[in-house]
Amino acid sequence: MEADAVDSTFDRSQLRDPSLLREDLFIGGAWTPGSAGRRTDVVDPATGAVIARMADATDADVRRGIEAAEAAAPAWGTTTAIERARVMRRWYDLIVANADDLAAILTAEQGKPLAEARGEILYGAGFVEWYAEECKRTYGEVIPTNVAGRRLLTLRQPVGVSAAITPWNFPSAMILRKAGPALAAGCPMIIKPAEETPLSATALAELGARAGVPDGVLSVVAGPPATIGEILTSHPGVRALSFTGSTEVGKLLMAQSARTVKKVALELGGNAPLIVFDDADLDAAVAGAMASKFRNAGQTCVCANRVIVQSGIHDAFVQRFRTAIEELTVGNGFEDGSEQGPLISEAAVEKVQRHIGDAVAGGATVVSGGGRHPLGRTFFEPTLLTGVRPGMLVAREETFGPVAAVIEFSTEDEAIAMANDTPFGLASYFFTTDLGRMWRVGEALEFGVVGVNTGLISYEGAPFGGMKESGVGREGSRHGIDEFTELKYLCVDGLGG
Ligand SMILES: NC(=O)C1=CN([C@@H]2O[C@H](COP(=O)(O)OP(=O)(O)OC[C@H]3O[C@@H](n4cnc5c(N)ncnc54)[C@H](OP(=O)(O)O)[C@@H]3O)[C@@H](O)[C@H]2O)C=CC1
Ligand SMILES: O=C(O)CCCC(=O)O
Repeated sequence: MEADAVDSTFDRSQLRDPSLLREDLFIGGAWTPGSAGRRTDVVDPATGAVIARMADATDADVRRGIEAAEAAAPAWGTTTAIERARVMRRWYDLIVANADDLAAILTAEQGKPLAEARGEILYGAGFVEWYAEECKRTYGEVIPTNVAGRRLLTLRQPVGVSAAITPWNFPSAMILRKAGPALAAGCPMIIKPAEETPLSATALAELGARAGVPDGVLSVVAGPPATIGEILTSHPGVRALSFTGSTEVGKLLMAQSARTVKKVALELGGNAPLIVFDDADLDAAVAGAMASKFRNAGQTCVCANRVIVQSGIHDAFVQRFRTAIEELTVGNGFEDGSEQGPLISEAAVEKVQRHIGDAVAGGATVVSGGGRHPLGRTFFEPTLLTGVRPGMLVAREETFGPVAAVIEFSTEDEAIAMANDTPFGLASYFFTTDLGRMWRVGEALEFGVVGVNTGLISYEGAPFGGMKESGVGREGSRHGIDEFTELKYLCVDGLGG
């Protein structure tokens, strides 16, 4: 099905508060065009229209951001948790109050349907709310002593200045998932958003300032990624780096951060298996596969990349999955009823085409879709492939697009081996109604996140992160704040007794 048109353009005057759309850098609490005056176009991927011209940071601008953060760190790190929680709560309230505008900005620069964008805003805001509460609970401990007259204590203190480098696929939530725990822990943060989607970042910074986040505690520097990454990773004043993006860039940043031994948290690529066993509830399996695979047009690191289906249920599952896929409405994210927007770029479309081409050359069948959508540009048809085999590109690499690749299997052991046969280990899913199988498979999967009978696993109160080459560290939950705290041991002697 098709939504009406691709030409419904974004117009900033439609925003209830147009002053949320900021095209400058935010450094040390001030908006600045950047010291070289250079700008990069921000383009609506649905129409190709230039919606803003974002300032580019120079080396000097990035260094100023770090210096402002260093200056702000002592005061922010020693405010009481209650004071930080109040500021964060105000930020959360402002994000929620402005959710419609933030969603419109997000759809304009990223393409996802407006309802999905609004969902992302609220999901991201959840991290701010959750960590506003959690900062009151960053407890230390008293350890039973080993020596009379000595007491052993631990404190959890802010790690210091932190940096975030974030991707275009969740331009708002990936920032808030990092800034929430960082600010809660007492750490200033310098954010480098993706080139395609800087406007969500600056809108959030504007709301942070209105909420009373002190100058220098939250800065946004957009611009040349390698240069900014090099400064953020080499500067000794930056003590923690949190990155979400490709495994390739994550490895580079990890190596660069080794020079100053920073704390690093990396959320990298995935190659999620979604296993449907013969005993699965078919409705739940199809709904879960749809939700996991086609969220954000397949452009998430937790999207099912391999749909691994047992022989006994294979044909029934494929038939129902196909029907659901063919009912998806592709269209401009601003059109009512649009369920799948454009892909982020021409390069993304080419990668999807390469994966489909390789699968078909190897014997896979295109059951549905398979090509560019009649809407043109970077719109792509929701696609279903069957007869996929594990060696094919579509099963080995993250496709990051709306392509469901179905692989058939026979036994539970075979499914587990197939699922784990990847250097990645972020999200995985399986569908079964057998309780014993739920435990066996849940424990055997080498993935940081396992969804059982569901395709949607994200929640700010749960730990999100990967094993193997999918990353290090966890975001969300009480564990997420550990990436921004140091555990200090105090050994106090001479107490007598
Ligand atoms: N885990 C996840 O959520 C994501 C995974 N991916 C995977 O990665 C593939 C490529 O996507 P892509 O957007 O290119 O991902 P990247 O890893 O290139 O981009 C993520 C972020 O890293 C920045 N970056 C790029 N190069 C450097 C560098 N040398 N030093 C510091 N920062 C850098 C980008 O900046 P800039 O935008 O300015 O280039 C962006 O802010 C996707 O197809 C997908 O498979 C992509 C996005 C998210
Ligand atoms: O693709 C990502 O990196 C983020 C996944 C979104 C989520 O948190 O569910």
